Amino acid sequence: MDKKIITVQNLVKHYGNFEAVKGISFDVYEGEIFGLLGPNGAGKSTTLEIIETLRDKTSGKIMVDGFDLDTQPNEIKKIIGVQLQTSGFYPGLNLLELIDLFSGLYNQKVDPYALLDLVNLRDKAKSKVKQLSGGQKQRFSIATTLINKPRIVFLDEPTTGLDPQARRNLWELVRNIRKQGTTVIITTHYMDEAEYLCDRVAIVDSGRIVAMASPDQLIDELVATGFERPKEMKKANLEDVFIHLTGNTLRETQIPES
Ligand SMILES: Nc1ncnc2c1ncn2[C@@H]1O[C@H](COP(=O)(O)OP(=O)(O)OP(=O)(O)O)[C@@H](O)[C@H]1O
Repeated sequence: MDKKIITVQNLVKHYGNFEAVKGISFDVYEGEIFGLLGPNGAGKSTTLEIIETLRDKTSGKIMVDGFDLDTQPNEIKKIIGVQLQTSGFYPGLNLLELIDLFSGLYNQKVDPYALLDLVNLRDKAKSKVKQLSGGQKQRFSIATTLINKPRIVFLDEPTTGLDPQARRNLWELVRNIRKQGTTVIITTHYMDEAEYLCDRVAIVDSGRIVAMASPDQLIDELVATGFERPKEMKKANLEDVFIHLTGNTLRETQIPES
């Protein structure tokens, strides 16, 4: 895991007079799950959208798999998968028809059922997006990022609003995607998620990277400063109670068409 697939050097983004991204640099290695963490407004989505070629940068240099963002954005578009908001999907089409539409747009042949199997949605093939639960919608939107067989997938807060079962199910999906050799960049506000999924994380605050390493390394560094949690942790937390009582099975009753 030592080939750099993304390099970001001195990225700056101004919105008018406001400097949202203040000269950040990082590398992402091929095959890793890389997390961008940070409070609201830190500049994570701005950074992702610039790399995804969806937003202009003010300055800085970005290379994606050997392609320069300034001169070869179309080459970059071909090798990345970007998660779209499910609200943007054509409401009249079912999942099979949407996959068909996207594969036509990308000029790719895909086996729609194999794709739906990957995200555990085969039985919803004929459903429309509005008939899916929140977790199913997220899984479907991740499936659509895979249609062009991307080398890198970008996931912006993929588990926000999901229940604990659906979050854990999505974590396994992200791990599966990586297992197939795809590099994953993810933003999240959930530290347990970052700890579970990410090989490395960059913590962004007010447009700057304030730390970057593996979650383990960052925790060890903090502990080495003498930091201790203020109170003894119990052996379980409320999420453990919740999962213990309600199990790991997905709760996904189909929402009837209105
Ligand atoms: N189009 C825009 N015009 C002006 N300011 C913007 C625009 N987009 C984002 N910003 C500002 O830039 C800063 C960074 O926003 P960004 O969405 O990148 O943060 P984020 O880290 O993704 O936050 P969140 O966790 O809330 O999604 C914020 O202060 C935001 O208000």
